[in-house]
Amino acid sequence: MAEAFQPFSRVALIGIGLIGSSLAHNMKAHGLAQHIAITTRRAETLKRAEALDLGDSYHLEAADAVAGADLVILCVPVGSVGAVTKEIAASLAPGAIVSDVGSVKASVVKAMQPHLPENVHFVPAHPIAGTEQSGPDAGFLELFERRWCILTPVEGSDETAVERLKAFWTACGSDVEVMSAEHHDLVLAIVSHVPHLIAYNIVGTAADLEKVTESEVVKFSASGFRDFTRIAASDPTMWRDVFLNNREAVLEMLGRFSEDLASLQRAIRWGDGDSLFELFSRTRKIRREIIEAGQDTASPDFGRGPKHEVKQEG
Ligand SMILES: NC(=O)c1ccc[n+]([C@@H]2O[C@H](COP(=O)([O-])OP(=O)(O)OC[C@H]3O[C@@H](n4cnc5c(N)ncnc54)[C@H](O)[C@@H]3O)[C@@H](O)[C@H]2O)c1
Ligand SMILES: O=C(O)C(=O)C[C@]1(C(=O)O)C=C[C@@H](O)C=C1
Repeated sequence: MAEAFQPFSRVALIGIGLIGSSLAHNMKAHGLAQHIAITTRRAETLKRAEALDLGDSYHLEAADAVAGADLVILCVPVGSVGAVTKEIAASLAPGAIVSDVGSVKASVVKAMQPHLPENVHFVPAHPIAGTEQSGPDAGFLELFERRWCILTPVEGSDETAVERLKAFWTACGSDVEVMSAEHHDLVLAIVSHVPHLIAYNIVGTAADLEKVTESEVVKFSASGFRDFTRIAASDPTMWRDVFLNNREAVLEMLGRFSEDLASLQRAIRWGDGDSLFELFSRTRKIRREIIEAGQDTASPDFGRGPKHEVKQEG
């Protein structure tokens, strides 16, 4: 697929953490850009990106990185995209594709769109791939392989620009799907945002217990709890911004979650084993379906499941 890809002449990556550096590895390995211009706020991070040889030029001013770029990708926390877009708007080249990788989409569109000139093509994106690590050392080539990337074009988005960005993510190994920003935020609230909140909460609860000490929690942590601690080690800035920017959908899903938790509590109190057994059987089936679909990265079968069809929604 990468052979047929028409490389961008200059790609500007704004923010060079886990996602930005993974994109840089992909662009280099698959020849997706003739020139990679990297910019980030802190000189120290920029120096590290240079030491890792992630790009071709390094800029402390985002405006310098985007000048002449035909693709600009914001890889910063979602709470910063508005300010960054304002900073680069006047330097964007006419016809450039402007995209992002933020975990929330409706608020990103709302924050970025008003600052963008009419002669650029705005195509928001979100790779559903990540780890609990951050920074330029965290990125790796295989991160996006066989993982979904969701594009949420805005009304009137240029179809050629959407197709070009689709081809870019496909060349990075992703399966691409298109949907509305609002639908994206609802789906991600239940499959990603609420699970992170549950992990942060359970690890916080365990850390606050008086009768079980913190060292006991560390010493006796069973694998179930350990899995939660991996998720709860995710970047605090990124996740603060996710919850503040997907408030409505997260609160809607949390409402449902709390109701279901209350009914589990009742089942335990009244010794209703049938209800517990029925739920645990249904959830086990979902886990098996994920594995069968080849979507479990921890499984030895990851990547060997049936390939998804690229489906497009209106
Ligand atoms: N980590 C994940 O699992 C994951 C997965 C998919 C999408 N995302 C999204 O990708 C984006 C980046 O996440 P990440 O995991 O790469 O984070 P990260 O913390 O590893 O990297 C963020 C980078 O942005 C820079 N930065 C922060 N504010 C900035 C600003 N105002 N101007 C310029 N640079 C700035 C930081 O210095 C750093 O280089 C976020 O929007 C996040 O929601 C993350
Ligand atoms: O695997 C992880 O560590 C992740 O949290 C990755 C994960 C997810 O929830 O799946 C986290 C946030 C992103 O926006 C996309 C992917």
